[in-house]
Amino acid sequence: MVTLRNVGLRYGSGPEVLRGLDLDLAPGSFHFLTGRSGAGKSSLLSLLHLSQRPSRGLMAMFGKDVNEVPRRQVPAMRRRVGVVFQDFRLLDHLSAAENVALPLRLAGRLPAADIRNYVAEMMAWVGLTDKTDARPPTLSGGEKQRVAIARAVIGGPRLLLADEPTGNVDREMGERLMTLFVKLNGLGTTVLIATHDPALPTRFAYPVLRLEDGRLDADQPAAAPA
Ligand SMILES: Nc1ncnc2c1ncn2[C@@H]1O[C@H](COP(=O)(O)OP(=O)(O)OP(=O)(O)O)[C@@H](O)[C@H]1O
Repeated sequence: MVTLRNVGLRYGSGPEVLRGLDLDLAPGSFHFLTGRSGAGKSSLLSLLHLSQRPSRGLMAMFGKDVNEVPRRQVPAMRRRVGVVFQDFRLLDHLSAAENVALPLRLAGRLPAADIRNYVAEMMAWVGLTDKTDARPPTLSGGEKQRVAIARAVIGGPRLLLADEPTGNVDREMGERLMTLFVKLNGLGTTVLIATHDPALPTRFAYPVLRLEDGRLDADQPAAAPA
């Protein structure tokens, strides 16, 4: 699904923020990504979301070397990736439900009535049925986060990247959102979750990738998920 070999990333002419990363994410795998603030977690996710290209090394996704993918094909590749950004990146002029519906609208494969049903189901799952028509600026941080998560998962992405997806919600909602990721993973989606929360890898026994000063250090895979 994802292969990195000796990948480095620098912003402009700055220092390398990711250095010599080797990583394999097998199809259907589930990993946590941890590391101190500034270690490079968001930068690694931005590489995997094709928002940045490696400054060096080899990066392959979905069996293709990303350096050889023409720019015009990047949006189609990106549509297979669901992403929850740390700063949510919702569209403020659309309602919560319209934000969630976006990936299905862009894919253009489903009739409007089906999209409405899926969106309603997803809004209920993340506990936001009463916020369907609300615009993002009127939502709390945790509510925005849940809209962002619903939008990331609704299209059944092949790869889900989530940056601190439980950072703004209480423990109970955090568990519920994790259950959503686990279910999605059960349907075949490869999942990578960046988190500061030490409780998550303890509660959900998936392997942990640790970033330290731009370098990756993988724990032994856990025996079995919770
Ligand atoms: N757009 C950018 N331009 C220049 N430097 C950047 C940019 N984005 C991140 N960096 C730098 O890259 C390094 C890694 O940042 P990154 O956001 O990837 O870390 P992180 O592990 O996600 O941190 P946090 O847990 O605080 O979100 C930091 O030194 C940061 O200052």
